[in-house]
Amino acid sequence: MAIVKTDLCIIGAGSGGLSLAAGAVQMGARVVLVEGHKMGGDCLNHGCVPSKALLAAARTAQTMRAGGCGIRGMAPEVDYAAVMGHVRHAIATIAPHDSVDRFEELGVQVILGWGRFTGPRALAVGDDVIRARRYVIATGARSVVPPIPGLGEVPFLTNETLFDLRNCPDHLLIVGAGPVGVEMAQAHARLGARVTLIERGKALGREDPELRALVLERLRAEGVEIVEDAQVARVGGGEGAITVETGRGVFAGSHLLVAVGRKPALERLNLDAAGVTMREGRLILGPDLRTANRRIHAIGDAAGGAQFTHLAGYQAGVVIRPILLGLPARARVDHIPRVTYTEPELAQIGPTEAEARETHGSALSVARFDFAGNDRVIATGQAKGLIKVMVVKGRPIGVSIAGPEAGELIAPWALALANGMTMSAIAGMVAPYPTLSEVNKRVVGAYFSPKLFENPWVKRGVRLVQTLLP
Ligand SMILES: Cc1cc2nc3c(=O)[nH]c(=O)nc-3n(C[C@H](O)[C@H](O)[C@H](O)COP(=O)(O)OP(=O)(O)OC[C@H]3O[C@@H](n4cnc5c(N)ncnc54)[C@H](O)[C@@H]3O)c2cc1C
Ligand SMILES: NC(=O)c1ccc[n+]([C@@H]2O[C@H](COP(=O)([O-])OP(=O)(O)OC[C@H]3O[C@@H](n4cnc5c(N)ncnc54)[C@H](O)[C@@H]3O)[C@@H](O)[C@H]2O)c1
Repeated sequence: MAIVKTDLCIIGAGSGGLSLAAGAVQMGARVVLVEGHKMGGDCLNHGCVPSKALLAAARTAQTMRAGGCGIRGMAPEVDYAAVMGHVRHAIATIAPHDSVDRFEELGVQVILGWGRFTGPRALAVGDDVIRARRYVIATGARSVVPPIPGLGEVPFLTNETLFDLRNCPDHLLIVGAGPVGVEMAQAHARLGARVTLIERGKALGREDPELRALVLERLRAEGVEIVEDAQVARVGGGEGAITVETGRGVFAGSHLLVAVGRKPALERLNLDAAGVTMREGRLILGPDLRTANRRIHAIGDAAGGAQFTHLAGYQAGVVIRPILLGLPARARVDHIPRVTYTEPELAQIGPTEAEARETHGSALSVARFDFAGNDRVIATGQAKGLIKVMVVKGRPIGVSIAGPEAGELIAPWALALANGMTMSAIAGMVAPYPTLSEVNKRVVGAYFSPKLFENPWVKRGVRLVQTLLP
């Protein structure tokens, strides 16, 4: 048995753990990084990277099929195995960046194996025991398998197995219409599968209803059958012929993808031994992401909040302050954007209109701009879109965008919200013409227009100045 002494032990080499390890070692700390499965975690191996690579292939197929701008569409020849080859290539291209070699070169000690606390200051990994001044739980999340009768007896896919397929499903049934469900529904419909999306509530139910409608309208137009308010009662059948019984009918398909959420992966950690407390399967954390054991922090999906790679990276930056420098820290969530990468994309930061109305009532004003008024959208024959900005006391507090490149368009708002910028400051930005970015400028214009153009005092002032000017 080897005893490894270190300043910081990070458990989990996914988006959060890797960011923290790279930052901490380069700032001079001794860092041990423990990984039980694949370096890069969920995002690289079963999440963001494969899903976005698959969506890119699907978009290529759809662009060929749809044509436009005077070009006649044509049926694409989809080679699903080759598409999955593209997915594997994307993973393999990024993998060296997250590899053991790269992190060892940076000076991190990487230990491969599952970590398990044996005491408040001891983590066992195989035959090694790591005694660290501080630990960070960055163990990510695992797919939820809901207790649906019959599910245990049929073959089903999750995001952890979907990208291993080599033949396109004839008819993909998807249970759960969150980001995983809708992204994979559109990807597979575009690649030639029949797709039925079954959701117990509303598809993309967390999102603004107007924007959600734009995405769902497009999915339906591309052939995705969306069944909402459909509680799944039972799953039956077998390999290649699966049935899902719901209150809204029975649906039959060749494959089943279960996408009903992911829960923090904490089971292997033996947290009782570490004195870390939990409530309903989630860690109890302070505002600085510290657990009940003051030597242990948690970041990323394991921390139990929203699940995004950029959030895990941000939280790594938060905990590095108390861990390395002994400084106070506080994790924010109000400036974290989220994007669903369908076409059109749906991006959100801060509260939606309904959420903001509930908190701010009549103090809230909402500025809107329809993408139909953007010259670049018209010139390129792109799809519909809408941006809404929620403003309180002259500052944006939330932004919702559905439309082409919504994920790129939300970036300046992330800057604005992170820094508490005013609408006037954003109005000072000059966007190049003709770009989609002008929608950001135009929505600010929509906010100021009534104040400027419908204000009798402004008109009176201008008339007075005109009489005085030589
Ligand atoms: C299909 C899909 C698509 C997604 N797309 C996006 C997207 O487009 N954009 C976005 O921002 N987010 C996306 N996400 C979410 C994103 O993947 C996660 O939020 C992100 O990976 C979380 O990073 P993490 O470091 O917390 O956990 P992970 O990346 O999951 O890393 C955790 C690591 O810890 C290891 N581990 C667990 N337990 C132990 C243990 N006891 N000992 C040692 N190692 C352990 C695991 O093996 C894993 O490698 C997507 C998720 C899915 C499922
Ligand atoms: N683009 C992105 O950033 C991206 C992409 C994919 C996943 N993610 C993240 O990964 C996590 C997992 O995503 P997800 O879509 O699996 O989870 P989710 O929790 O976001 O959505 C799950 C959906 O399944 C529904 N559901 C739950 N149980 C059901 C049942 N028994 N029958 C029918 N429907 C049911 C829920 O109502 C919900 O709409 C999320 O936190 C998400 O933010 C992010």
